[in-house]
Amino acid sequence: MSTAVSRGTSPVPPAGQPRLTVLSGPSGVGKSTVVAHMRKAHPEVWLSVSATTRKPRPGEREGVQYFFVEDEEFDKLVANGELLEWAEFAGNRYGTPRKAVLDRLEAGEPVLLEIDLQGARQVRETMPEAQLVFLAPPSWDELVRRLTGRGTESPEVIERRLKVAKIELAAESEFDTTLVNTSVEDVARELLALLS
Ligand SMILES: Nc1ncnc2c1ncn2[C@@H]1O[C@H](COP(=O)(O)OP(=O)(O)OP(=O)(O)O)[C@@H](O)[C@H]1O
Ligand SMILES: Nc1nc2c(ncn2[C@@H]2O[C@H](COP(=O)(O)O)[C@@H](O)[C@H]2O)c(=O)[nH]1
Repeated sequence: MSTAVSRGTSPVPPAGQPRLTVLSGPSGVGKSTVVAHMRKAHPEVWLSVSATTRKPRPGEREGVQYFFVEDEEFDKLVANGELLEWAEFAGNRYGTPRKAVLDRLEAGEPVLLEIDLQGARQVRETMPEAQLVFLAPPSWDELVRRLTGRGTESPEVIERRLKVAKIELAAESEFDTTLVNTSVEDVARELLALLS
C-alpha cells in the first residue's frame, strides 16, 4: 500500500542528470532504519556520511554512521567551505561533506542525504533541483514511543528532540513528497522508487 503524498514542487533535472534526494523527518521517525533496510537489499544506493560533534552511540563507528569530530574540527570544516550544508540540532552540530556529494553527482550517480529540516532548507536554496522527501510518523504518540524506545538518549535530550519535532512536523508541506513510516518495508520500497 502506498503511503506517499506527492507535491512535486522542485524542478526535475534534465534527463540523464542524477538527482540529489534529501530525506528528513523528526528524530525517531525511522529515517536510519528505513535507509538501512533499503541499502541492505540495494547496497549500490549511496548515502552521504555526515560530520557531527555528537558523541558516538554504542555500536556507531567512525566513517560509517558519521565522521565524529571535535568542535574545533567542525569550525574548520565550516570556515573552509567544506560543508554543503550544516546545522545545529538539539545541542550538536551536523554537516554534509561537500566534495563527496559533488564527486558522486559529477560521476552521474544519485545521492541520498539524511539530514534535518534546517539542512533540507539550505539544500533547497543552493540546489533547487534536489527532491525533498519528508518521513512522517503514523502519529505523535508513535513518534514518542519510537524515540523513547530506541533508548539512546537521556530524558532531557528526548524532550529537546521532541520540541524540535513539533517544528519539523509543521514544515511537512515544504517537501516534495511525504512518506508515512508505518511499515519499514513499504517506505523503503517507495524511497527506492523515488531515488531511481
Ligand atoms: N516502521 C516502524 N515501526 C516501528 N518501529 C520503527 C519503525 N521505523 C523505525 N522504528 C524504530 O524507531 C526507532 C527510531 O528509528 P531511527 O533511529 O531509524 O530514527 P531516525 O529518524 O533515524 O532518528 P534520528 O533522527 O534521531 O537519528 C528505532 O528503535 C527503530 O527500530
Ligand atoms: N543538517 C544536517 N542534519 C543532519 C546531518 N546528519 C544528520 N543530521 C540530522 O541530525 C538529526 C540528529 O541525528 P542523530 O544521529 O543525532 O539522531 C537527525 O534529524 C539527522 O537526520 C547533516 O549532515 N546535516
